[in-house]
Amino acid sequence: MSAPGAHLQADGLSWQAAAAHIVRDVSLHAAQGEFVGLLGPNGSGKSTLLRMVYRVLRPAGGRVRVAGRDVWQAGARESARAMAVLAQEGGGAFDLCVRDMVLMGRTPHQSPFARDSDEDLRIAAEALERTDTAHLVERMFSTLSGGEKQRVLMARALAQQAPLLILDEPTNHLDVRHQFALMQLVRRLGLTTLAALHDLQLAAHYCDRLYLLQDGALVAQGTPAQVLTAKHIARVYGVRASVTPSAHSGKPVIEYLPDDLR
Ligand SMILES: Nc1ncnc2c1ncn2[C@@H]1O[C@H](COP(=O)(O)OP(=O)(O)OP(=O)(O)O)[C@@H](O)[C@H]1O
Repeated sequence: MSAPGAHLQADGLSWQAAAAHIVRDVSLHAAQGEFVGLLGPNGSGKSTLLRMVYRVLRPAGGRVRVAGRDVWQAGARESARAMAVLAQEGGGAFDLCVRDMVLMGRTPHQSPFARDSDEDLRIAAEALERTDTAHLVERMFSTLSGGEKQRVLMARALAQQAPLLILDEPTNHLDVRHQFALMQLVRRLGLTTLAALHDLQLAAHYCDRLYLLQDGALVAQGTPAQVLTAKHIARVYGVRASVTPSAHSGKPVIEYLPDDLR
């Protein structure tokens, strides 16, 4: 159902509010089909950085290219075909039923005022199935639980069939089964994905590479084993942790030891 992934390249991104530097000279990339995680504490600049990548916030410095094309030179419609976004509080101002909400993901592929085609309906139905939300199609979006809303927004992003996925805390509100289901789905899609994540264990298990932000600047990047060290977790999050390789997967397993949290 999906287009192959597209290369994402962000160079020297900066943004400031009043005199405060919110994001400082951050460069990152995601190769075709790579699942890249963006980590950092509350307020470290993850959403601001993502908003520059998905073209709602114009960078004060730097640029973003998707498949080699500068996102600010491309129009909004071209960008919507190139990348699908699951943003925080992404429900929009209007209340729609779930079917129409997911069909909105088809808009960048339709001519103005065109009706939904059979193909659009088929793609939306498939996205609903893949996110375990098909039973909700008749419901109004505003009446859903937090986790249901999140999965419907993911379905809308999938229906967009873009080669790049940008996800801002996609597992927010999800129970543990749906957290794993979403991360597995993202992996299996094979799209290029950049996701801001709070759950370090999920990031360790599913991401190919990670970037770690602190106060708007990158402090580490690399494989999960390179980034998720006890030293980095203590320095950036201020929590003591023990990190060991999993006996099952070899990936880092994090045990938090917050007894000395100050
Ligand atoms: N328009 C703005 N004006 C002033 N400050 C802002 C603005 N937008 C963001 N900030 C500040 O920039 C910092 C980074 O915010 P951002 O939402 O990018 O962080 P985050 O890493 O996504 O945090 P969280 O994990 O809590 O979602 C925060 O301190 C926030 O209050």
